[in-house]
Amino acid sequence: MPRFAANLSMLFTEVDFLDRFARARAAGFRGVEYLFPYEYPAEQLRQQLDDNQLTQVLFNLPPGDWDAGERGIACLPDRVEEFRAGVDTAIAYAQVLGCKQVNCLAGLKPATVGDDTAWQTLVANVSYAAEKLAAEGITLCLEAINSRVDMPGFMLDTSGRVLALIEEVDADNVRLQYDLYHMQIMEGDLIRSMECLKPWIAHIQFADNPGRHQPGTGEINFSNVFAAIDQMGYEGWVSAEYRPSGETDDSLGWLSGVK
Ligand SMILES: O=C(O)C(=O)[C@H](O)CO
Ligand SMILES: [Mg+2]
Repeated sequence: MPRFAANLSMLFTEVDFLDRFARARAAGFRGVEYLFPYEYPAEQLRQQLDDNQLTQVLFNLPPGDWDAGERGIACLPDRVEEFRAGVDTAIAYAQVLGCKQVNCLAGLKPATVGDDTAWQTLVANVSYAAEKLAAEGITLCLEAINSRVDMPGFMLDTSGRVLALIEEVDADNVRLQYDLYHMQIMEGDLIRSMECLKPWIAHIQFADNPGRHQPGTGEINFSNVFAAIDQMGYEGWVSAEYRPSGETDDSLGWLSGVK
């Protein structure tokens, strides 16, 4: 059975954020992730992890102005200073939280910025972050996010784009975050793709498609996918990053099904 984690930005939203840790533990999870920790003092989050014997699996580097629609700043040439400051902030949180992986959101490419400029900015920023994070023993994840439904214009929208970036940056701690939901929309052929990409995959997330709800609400055969993840010898975390179609606790049938 894969090691499942709960994404607290999407699961257990029936309760306040800080109360979601206990709900995740009660449901049987041993690991949690969420979009961003920055609204809370790191020590307060650490307390929640300790109180509930949970591992912090992942969070994202500061993404720019999320509420204004920004989805990362790593490809933006006029935001390099802010990106670098964000790496320091993320490291400070990761140290307190004992978190060994952070995800870098590549960002939406503005029409005013050329493809090559955006790509070179991304390469330089990821290289910079990788070096700083390596000194802390932290892996930098890069997620391919679908540009068809959820994030039109996102810089890294296929596993091939992420692999090209990993190859160009050429650092041992830069790896692929494989989100089954996004990959089903962009590429399909999930099991064979994961088997091929396994050497580069550091983190897996999932939701069914269409709808981004829990397993069983869409077209992905999760029994077979989870079995394949086990069979390929993947040892990282597999995070439930879906919007429950009703109450979170009622959406967790897939978890007892694989226990
Ligand atoms: O949206 C996703 O799939 C993610 O995993 C990011 O953390 C947020 O964009
Ligand atoms: Mg994801």
